[in-house]
Amino acid sequence: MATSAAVDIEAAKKAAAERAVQDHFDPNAKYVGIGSGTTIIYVVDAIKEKSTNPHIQFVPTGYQSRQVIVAAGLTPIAFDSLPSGEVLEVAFDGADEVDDELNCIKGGGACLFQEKLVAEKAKKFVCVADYRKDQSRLLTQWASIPIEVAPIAVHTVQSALVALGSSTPVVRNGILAKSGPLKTDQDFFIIDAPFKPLLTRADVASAADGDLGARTGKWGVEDLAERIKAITGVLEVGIFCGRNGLEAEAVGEHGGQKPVAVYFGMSDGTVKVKAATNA
Ligand SMILES: O=C[C@H](O)[C@H](O)[C@H](O)COP(=O)(O)O
Repeated sequence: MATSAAVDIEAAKKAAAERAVQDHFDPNAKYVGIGSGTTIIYVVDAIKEKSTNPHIQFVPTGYQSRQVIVAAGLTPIAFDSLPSGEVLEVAFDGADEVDDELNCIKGGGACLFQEKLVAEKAKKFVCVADYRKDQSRLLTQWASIPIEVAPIAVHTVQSALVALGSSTPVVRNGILAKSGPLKTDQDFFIIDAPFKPLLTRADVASAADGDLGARTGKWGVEDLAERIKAITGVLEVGIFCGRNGLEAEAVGEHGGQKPVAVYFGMSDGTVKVKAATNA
């Protein structure tokens, strides 16, 4: 039987999903991105509730996400079938942890690579989560950064992560009958790499000597994401940072991976919104 805390968490996810859809889903949209995880199921339910438009096509971020779209009776379209030049009106997704600058950790469910592709293709990326994910710094409650890695490179990537200061980067195992490492939708492995809590841009900017990272052994979010991505064998890193879609659009580009808003369902039934100033 589900405990009352577990029931509260599900209610929180649902409340956040309903608010996010109310605020950001346009029933006249052509293309909408749908992320992965447990919270996105409530987003799809809320979209289904609100939309009678059979022409919207939903872009999944992997196998599970596509199943959720199909089960709801909505129409999926593969990311690589999107007509050239088309962008997504909005993409919704879950998050494992979100800081005060809307940087996110994602990949707790092993789906970060396609999630990042879809987020970057959207005018607006919107995240939905429960109150446990709302922290001022990344790696406060969430223990490690998920990193998608080519199986052949797993040991060299682990060594490179240790050199960057990760204490014990581990290859994530499958939890089902088949033993051995978990495989992603790309047939890659996931390494979960713990680091000390990450510094926001504001932390880095406010360091008097400009050398906060070296003194504290802590990395800035963007610096660490860049260093990990540069390791040969890394397909993608589960830190979503940099600019958001609206900031990219303002300079005539696409490619923001940070959400414009994150909706957190709280334990008291309310919904807290952390939004970018340009949202
Ligand atoms: O790999 C999984 C994704 O990044 C999920 O969106 C993330 O882990 C949040 O999942 P949930 O909604 O189940 O907390």
